[in-house]
Amino acid sequence: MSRSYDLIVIGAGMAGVAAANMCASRGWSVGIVDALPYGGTCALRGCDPKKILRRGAEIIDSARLMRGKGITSDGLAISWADLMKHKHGFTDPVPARMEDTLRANGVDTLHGPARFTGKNNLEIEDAHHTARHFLIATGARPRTLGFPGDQHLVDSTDFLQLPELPQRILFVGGGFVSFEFAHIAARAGSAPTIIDRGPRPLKAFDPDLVHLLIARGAASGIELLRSTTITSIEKSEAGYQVTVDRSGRTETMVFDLIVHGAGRTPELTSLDLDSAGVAWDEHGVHVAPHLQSTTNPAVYAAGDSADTPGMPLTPVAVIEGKVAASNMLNATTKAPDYTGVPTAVFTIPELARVGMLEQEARDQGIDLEVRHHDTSSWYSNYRIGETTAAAKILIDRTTDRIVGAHLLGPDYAELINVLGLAMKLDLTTRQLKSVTAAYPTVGSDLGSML
Ligand SMILES: Cc1cc2nc3c(=O)[nH]c(=O)nc-3n(C[C@H](O)[C@H](O)[C@H](O)COP(=O)(O)OP(=O)(O)OC[C@H]3O[C@@H](n4cnc5c(N)ncnc54)[C@H](O)[C@@H]3O)c2cc1C
Ligand SMILES: NC(=O)c1ccc[n+]([C@@H]2O[C@H](COP(=O)([O-])OP(=O)(O)OC[C@H]3O[C@@H](n4cnc5c(N)ncnc54)[C@H](O)[C@@H]3O)[C@@H](O)[C@H]2O)c1
Repeated sequence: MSRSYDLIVIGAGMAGVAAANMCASRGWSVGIVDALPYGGTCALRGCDPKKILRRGAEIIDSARLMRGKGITSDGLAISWADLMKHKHGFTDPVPARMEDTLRANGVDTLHGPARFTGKNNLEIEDAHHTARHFLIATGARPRTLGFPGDQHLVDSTDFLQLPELPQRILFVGGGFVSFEFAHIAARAGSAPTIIDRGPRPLKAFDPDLVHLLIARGAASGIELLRSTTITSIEKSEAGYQVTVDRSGRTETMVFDLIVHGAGRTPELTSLDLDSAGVAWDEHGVHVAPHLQSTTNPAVYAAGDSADTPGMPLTPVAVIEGKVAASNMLNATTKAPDYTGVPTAVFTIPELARVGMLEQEARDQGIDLEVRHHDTSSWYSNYRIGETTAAAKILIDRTTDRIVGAHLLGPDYAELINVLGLAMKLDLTTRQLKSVTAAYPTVGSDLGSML
């Protein structure tokens, strides 16, 4: 059946669903389509299932930290199959629940791969729809690495579905995916290795804190090889034989599983964007700051598939989905405000950031005061036996405002939200320090960090 809509959203992930619900609530006729079950990457193949698996790893690690301090952790282990069942208990109901909510809000839920056939025309399987507006919210996929044997790589989606965890695991790429998964795998009894092509992994994070995290990971059994690029994989009797270029030398190693953690690229190739006159490249759909296509005014883009200053993260996808919807509804040109959007790598302990890196702040000529503390001996960390924790808060001396904050420690991904809030509301550090936290909580460490 073919229909004419005010808006068709392509992609039922965080960005798409936020926009579809908002436009339907204002009386627009809205269709949303996905080629996969509804929910997108975050709920089904990313943030949420990943952090459920991490819970098992947290418990193992917490018990180990308390060895000799009243806890006997011998024999404590993760049952991977049971942990997976726990994960499915959350992920399995998501698609039906999400579709039910959309339909209850008046949104038509469509299925199948979507493809443009004109500036206002979209084909979904055999149905041809037209719309006044489109939102491209198709997310991202692992980028093609293109070396001999790359078909043997599994991606993050495969990893989160593994029926069992093998012993020798190689993670290709020293970014979010590899670090988070390696920290889970190490506590589940595997021996993970991460390779990164550059000298510095986790480049989006504070180098001093990354250095501490790498040492903590090494103590938990995670090997990191820097300046190492994978060049081929061959299947052999002993496992997958991996050849790497390590600072100019060729080396081979054998693994049971090789996981792609070497970056993601917008999912746009199957959309036939040229038929709609939509400009795009490997960074995403080309959009103006208010998220409208630079070449087809009927089209907007949001989330991982849009080329915007926002990082490819869930909160950014939600902000952009809502801003795109608001601009379509009201014919406005408001740009998203990314101020104070934090990010965290859910390693153990977790590494978090909001605002600028120290080097970025120095490059901008900000009169910077760096409040840098080793917090490993502070009460909150002593209590749980954590040995690695630090905070680095960057303050503009002339305004007393936080321009960046970097934290490594247990529960610090919660604490970074408070620093993000302070940045968003333009609070001075003096105002932030005037807030009283319940004691003893991790939040009550914030005053001393400042
Ligand atoms: C392993 C992993 C862990 C992550 N963890 C975190 C985290 O802890 N915190 C965080 O903030 N971010 C995390 N992210 C990033 C986060 O998941 C993404 O930034 C976010 O989900 C992007 O949302 P989106 O709406 O732009 O796209 P998506 O959620 O990816 O949704 C896009 C949808 O479009 C559909 N689609 C694509 N092409 C078509 C087509 N042609 N026709 C129809 N449908 C189509 C897809 O099937 C998909 O459902 C993680 C990512 C991964 C991979
Ligand atoms: N906690 C979170 O918020 C979270 C978790 C997972 C993923 N994500 C999102 O997903 C995106 C993709 O994550 P990712 O970890 O795949 O990518 P990433 O961009 O975080 O890291 C990729 C790393 O791989 C390295 N690399 C690239 N090609 C390589 C090669 N051939 N050999 C060796 N190293 C190579 C890069 O130098 C880089 O350090 C992230 O940018 C992030 O936005 C977020």
